[in-house]
Amino acid sequence: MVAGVQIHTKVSEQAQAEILTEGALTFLAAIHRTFESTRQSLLVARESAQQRLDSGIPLDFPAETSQIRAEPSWHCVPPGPGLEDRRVEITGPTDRKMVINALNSGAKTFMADFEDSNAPTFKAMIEGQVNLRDAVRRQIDFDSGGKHYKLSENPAVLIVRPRGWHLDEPRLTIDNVPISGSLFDFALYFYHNAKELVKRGFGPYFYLPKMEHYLEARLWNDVFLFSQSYIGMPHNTIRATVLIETLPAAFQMEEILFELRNHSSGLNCGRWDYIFSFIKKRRADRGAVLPDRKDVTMEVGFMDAYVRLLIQTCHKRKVAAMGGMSAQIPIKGDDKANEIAMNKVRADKLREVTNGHDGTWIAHPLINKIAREVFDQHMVGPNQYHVRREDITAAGVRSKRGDRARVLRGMDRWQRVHPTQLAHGGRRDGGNYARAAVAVGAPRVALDTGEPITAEYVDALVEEVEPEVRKAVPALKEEHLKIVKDYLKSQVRKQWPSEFLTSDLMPYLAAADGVPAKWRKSSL
Ligand SMILES: CC(=O)SCCNC(=O)CCNC(=O)[C@H](O)C(C)(C)COP(=O)(O)OP(=O)(O)OC[C@H]1O[C@@H](n2cnc3c(N)ncnc32)[C@H](O)[C@@H]1OP(=O)(O)O
Ligand SMILES: O=CC(=O)O
Repeated sequence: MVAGVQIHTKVSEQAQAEILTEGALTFLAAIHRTFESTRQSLLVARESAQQRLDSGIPLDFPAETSQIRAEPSWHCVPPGPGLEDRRVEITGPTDRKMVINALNSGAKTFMADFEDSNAPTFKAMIEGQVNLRDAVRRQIDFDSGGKHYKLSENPAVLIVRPRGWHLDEPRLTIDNVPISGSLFDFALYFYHNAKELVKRGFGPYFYLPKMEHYLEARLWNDVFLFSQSYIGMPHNTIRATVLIETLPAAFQMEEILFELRNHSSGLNCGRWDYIFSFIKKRRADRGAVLPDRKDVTMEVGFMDAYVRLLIQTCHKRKVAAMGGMSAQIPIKGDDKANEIAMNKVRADKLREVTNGHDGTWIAHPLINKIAREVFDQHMVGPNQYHVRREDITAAGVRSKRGDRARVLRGMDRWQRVHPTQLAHGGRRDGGNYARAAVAVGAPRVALDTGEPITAEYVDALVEEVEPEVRKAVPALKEEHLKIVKDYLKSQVRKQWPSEFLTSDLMPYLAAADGVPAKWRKSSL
């Protein structure tokens, strides 16, 4: 074991021999020791920024960087090999079957997700690294249910999403400090694959989630420079697309691109987390309560403005403005419902391409055809850098029906991702369930009926939807139902709801992985 590095959970022989090798651990230790204190200070700065917002000082474009925004001459680097045309990108977790299915989906790229679509047990994180290493080398296959899975001739280009800066990886400490989840995911993938990827004509490509400040982008850029030097790779080989999915980041798109300009391959409209961030960041502003979720469409003013600004910013700096994820996936056994859902996807993709996006996201292989048709029809070349956009408006109500849907979704999602529920196929999207839980508790305002939103109102909703959750999750255990009910009820009673459910959940995963109590930082 490398000095100062401790692993607090059982690790398989394969993980030790192939992923947590001495060389990889030495790299993890070096990167952690170089960057951890900066990460911590940036996380503290997030809290100070929230306090300023709570005190009524609104967000604005930063004064200190006005010259960066005004200066027309700087541009980002050209796309990395394989990233020139990104019209359809599939996303999904890193388990073996899904990695193969995603790479074979016909999409141009695959965003392999260590973040929101993944419940981060240590086993999942390490097996994900094994799967990606094998995928990079085109040596990945899998047998299940009598079916043999192997790579097709022309697989999608691999992009990896590490966890966000806010998440720790408590199962591995360095000098008695948990390593950052971002650094753990990034560094293991980079260390094992960067050179191989370049040899094969691609590069180490990343999606960077949930940043709240351009200094956080600078930290990533510094990590890239350090890592490339460490393995003797030319600078500016890495490419990173940043998800603009927090409200503060929407005011710093230019600065984020500027910080990463020698590694940037664009920005993405991470719409779901963006809505979630809007709710959290403006938690103290009673004038900023969102209506029912169904009314927060991409057409409402603040979402439309966010999309247009992102497209405008990216095209000014000559990088891809990526669209996002429609909520719908194919519905089995109900043709009519499926047709309605797929029409919604088609309309969403059409909105994106005609707005000027250079590509879009899909969550399921069967959606590739729809997205592809729409983009092929409206985007003739590999991108639309020539397109510019502008303008704004907003409206909607908050109703009990909408809140009921939020509670139901929150409870159902939690059940599916709880570690002990993983056995029955749980795998969903952290942003969504976190938002569902928090959205209920955040703004204590009135409903469309004039009825106040109180803790008791939420308690009653939770009880009301319980039978539906039981029906949706047949293997439900009483203890887990109690956890989720208590969680939702406690959220609405706090002054402010939790920042991220994924952070709240980690102590459960860590406990299940046998991590000693002192490393399980947050608790419910
Ligand atoms: C807000 C955000 O961060 S969005 C990004 C994060 N979220 C995601 O990436 C979600 C990705 N999507 C998924 O995980 C899945 O589509 C789910 C969980 C929603 C549904 O998965 P399933 O219940 O397996 O769907 P379904 O039964 O229709 O799948 C059919 C086949 O497609 C495969 N499949 C479905 N989605 C994907 C995907 N995203 N990538 C690769 N394969 C997929 C399944 O593995 C299955 O394969 P098989 O026939 O060989 O067994
Ligand atoms: O991460 C993507 C989103 O839409 O949120």
